[in-house]
Amino acid sequence: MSGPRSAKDFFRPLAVGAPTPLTEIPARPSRAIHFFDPSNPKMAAKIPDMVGTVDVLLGNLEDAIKADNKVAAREGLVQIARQTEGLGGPAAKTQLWTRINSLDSPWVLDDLTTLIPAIGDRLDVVMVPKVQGAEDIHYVDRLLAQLEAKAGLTRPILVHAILETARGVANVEEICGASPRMQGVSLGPADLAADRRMKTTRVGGGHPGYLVRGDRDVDNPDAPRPSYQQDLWHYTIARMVDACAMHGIYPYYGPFGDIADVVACEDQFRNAFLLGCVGTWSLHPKQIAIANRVFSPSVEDVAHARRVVAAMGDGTGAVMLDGKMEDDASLKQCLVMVELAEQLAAIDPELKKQYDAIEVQA
Ligand SMILES: CC(C)(COP(=O)(O)OP(=O)(O)OC[C@H]1O[C@@H](n2cnc3c(N)ncnc32)[C@H](O)[C@@H]1OP(=O)(O)O)[C@@H](O)C(=O)NCCC(=O)NCCSC(=O)C[C@H](O)C(=O)O
Ligand SMILES: [Mg+2]
Repeated sequence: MSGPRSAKDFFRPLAVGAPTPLTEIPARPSRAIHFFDPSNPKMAAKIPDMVGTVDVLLGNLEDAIKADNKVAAREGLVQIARQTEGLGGPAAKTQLWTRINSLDSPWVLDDLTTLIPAIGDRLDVVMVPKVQGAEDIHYVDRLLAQLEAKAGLTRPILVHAILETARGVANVEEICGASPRMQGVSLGPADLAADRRMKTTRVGGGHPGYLVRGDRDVDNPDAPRPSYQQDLWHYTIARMVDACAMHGIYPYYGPFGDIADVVACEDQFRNAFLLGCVGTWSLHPKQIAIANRVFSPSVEDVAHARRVVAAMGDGTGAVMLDGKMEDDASLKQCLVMVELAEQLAAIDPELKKQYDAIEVQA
């Protein structure tokens, strides 16, 4: 395929017999996309008990899987998907995703031609690493359609792109709009830093050297000066959020590699949540609880949002609440919060209890 499809063809299947593409991406909770290595017996053994405790389990086939284990990881994922109750498919509480190898690797073709016939009915989303432009999504889109048709699948598998090259970031808008399969985009800060030749050596998170310093005191040049660490990822995440919102798909933060630093991990996740991301990656079981907490609106925020909704009546005009002006625009923000709370309450009984206990004050 060359260039974008015309509007009338956009929602047509790309192979005879492939499922019809979705016109809207379902809003399924995906606060934590938990990565595991399906070739690692210890990790694989933990998967059945994780179902229901995490929104997405992702069988990783790409980076972090040793070259010698690529086939075992692929085969392990097939076994796990077939044997694990409640994992993957439209009605499952825990979605099943995979991250395939990069499109220029010797493994990716076998990844897709093995997984789609074997577990295509359980696989919700295929995450594609190192996406450079719409042409990468077009390739995966057509191949998935052919494989879905051959396997007799009735539901299209969705596609998620990782932004981890400068070219990918430059093309993020066209990537998000390249196919009706596009479910969302994540930041890949480690590969992106390398591709941009940033002078960092970390997997996500901040850097103490990236800072702004308070002004010097001309009368007291030796006085200590405060400094404020800045967010290395703000620009990229903000671009990604806008591109996703424009195309009706979902933005995610990515990995936070300092597993022991749960405080900075929570801060990084919260920045992404506040900017508009719906979730993040979890690399270690202890990051799941952090992601679930951060990407669920707090009881206080939901209480305030419901109060504004109630006070705004038909949704027009302006009212004062606690000395602050609320109007049509703040109402829309509050509705985002209320809708998210409802989606999460539907799958998380503990949150439902907390949200149901809120009494709307006048
Ligand atoms: C980071 C790890 C290598 C740490 O593993 P380990 O040293 O084994 O940690 P623990 O001893 O604390 O583990 C305790 C038990 O929990 C199990 N475990 C650990 N991690 C997981 C997991 N992700 N899922 C399920 N179970 C897990 C251990 O096996 C221990 O079990 P037991 O001994 O029976 O008690 C490891 O967590 C890990 O490999 N995580 C995943 C790493 C990964 O997927 N990396 C790739 C994504 S990030 C990336 O690719 C960068 C990105 O693309 C970019 O460019 O930015
Ligand atoms: Mg990467």
